Amino acid sequence: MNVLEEIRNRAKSLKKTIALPEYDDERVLQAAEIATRDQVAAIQLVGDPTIIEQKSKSLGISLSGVEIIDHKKDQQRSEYVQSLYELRKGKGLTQEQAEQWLESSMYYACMMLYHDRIDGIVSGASLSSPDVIRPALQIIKTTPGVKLASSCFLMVVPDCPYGSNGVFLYADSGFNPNPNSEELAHIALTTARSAIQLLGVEPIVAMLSFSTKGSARHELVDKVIEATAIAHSLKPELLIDGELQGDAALVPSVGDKKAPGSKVAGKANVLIFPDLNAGNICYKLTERLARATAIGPILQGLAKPVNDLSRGCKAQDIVDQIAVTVLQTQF
Ligand SMILES: CC(C)(COP(=O)(O)OP(=O)(O)OC[C@H]1O[C@@H](n2cnc3c(N)ncnc32)[C@H](O)[C@@H]1OP(=O)(O)O)[C@@H](O)C(=O)NCCC(=O)NCCS
Ligand SMILES: CC(=O)OP(=O)(O)O
Repeated sequence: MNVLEEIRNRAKSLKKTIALPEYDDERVLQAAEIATRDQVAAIQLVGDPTIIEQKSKSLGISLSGVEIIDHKKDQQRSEYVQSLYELRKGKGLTQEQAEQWLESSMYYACMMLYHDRIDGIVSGASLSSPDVIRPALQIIKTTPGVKLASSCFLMVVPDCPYGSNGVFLYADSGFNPNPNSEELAHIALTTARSAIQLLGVEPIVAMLSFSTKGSARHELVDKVIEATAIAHSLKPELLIDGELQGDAALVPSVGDKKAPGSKVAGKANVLIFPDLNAGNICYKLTERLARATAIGPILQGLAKPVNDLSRGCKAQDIVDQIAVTVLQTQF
């Protein structure tokens, strides 16, 4: 059984309800059908029932068993407007603006989650990442005590001897554009925890750079060295090393040569990128050139699970992200 089958099976046993607010996207409707048929989660589509019915009919998609919440006519709408206003009035939100925000099915789904009517949200097949992440931060917020939310991708690379039999977490490939060294350390520690929770593996964390162990000197490299030191001081028992180049992190013979004695070089299964340019480009190139399955962005550090997608995703990627979201309800 591969890692994604295992994740779907674990999700099935938890019987959670996940909302999909992108009701007019064909892949989302297909994912709703598959997730319901395979009992990965109970699915609620949030949006216009007429459009959902027309679109699913014309595409031959059965939505039997899928609940549809018409966010413009929902009974809880006025309660949610008031509640959103209360939540954000300190930030200058007016009652009229709260009404307007809840015209959006994404914002509406966030209020449903805030009020525990659902267990999680998956969105981002047609919305851009900022338009998924911002409502989640504004309404769901971070877990108490967590200052920085971040994201990782679950990468499953076929016929790959590296990582955990071709399985990796990449971070941050979807959220924080330019973390400083403390933020990068935090992203590394959070992603290591996600590796334990999602994959049940011991995280072996490589802090990636264009330099390995002083082969180049530059302030960009210094940031990675500092982040590694901070993460190590916060969690000395974690297998983490840097700065490492991609080949030194993955390939044992190169790791031995460039970083002799490292417990991480040649074995890494968690890859931490120095910024979002590197993280986002690398996940997309791995997905397309190595024909990897990329599930994410999986958001880390939110008080309740909301997960993003790439606009280039397939219906099965959405189903797998639904399964990940179900598992996060337990973390
Ligand atoms: C996520 C993102 C939209 C946040 O942007 P932002 O401009 O900081 O948004 P805002 O200033 O409106 O912040 C919204 C709220 O989130 C909070 N916030 C922003 N980033 C945060 C983070 N990393 N962790 C925790 N909270 C965060 C802000 O403090 C703010 O809270 P408040 O409104 O309650 O005070 C921004 O980081 C972004 O665009 N990232 C790139 C995403 C992307 O394009 N990825 C590539 C494709 S996957
Ligand atoms: C995660 C990501 O890169 O999203 P998109 O492809 O939608 O920009």
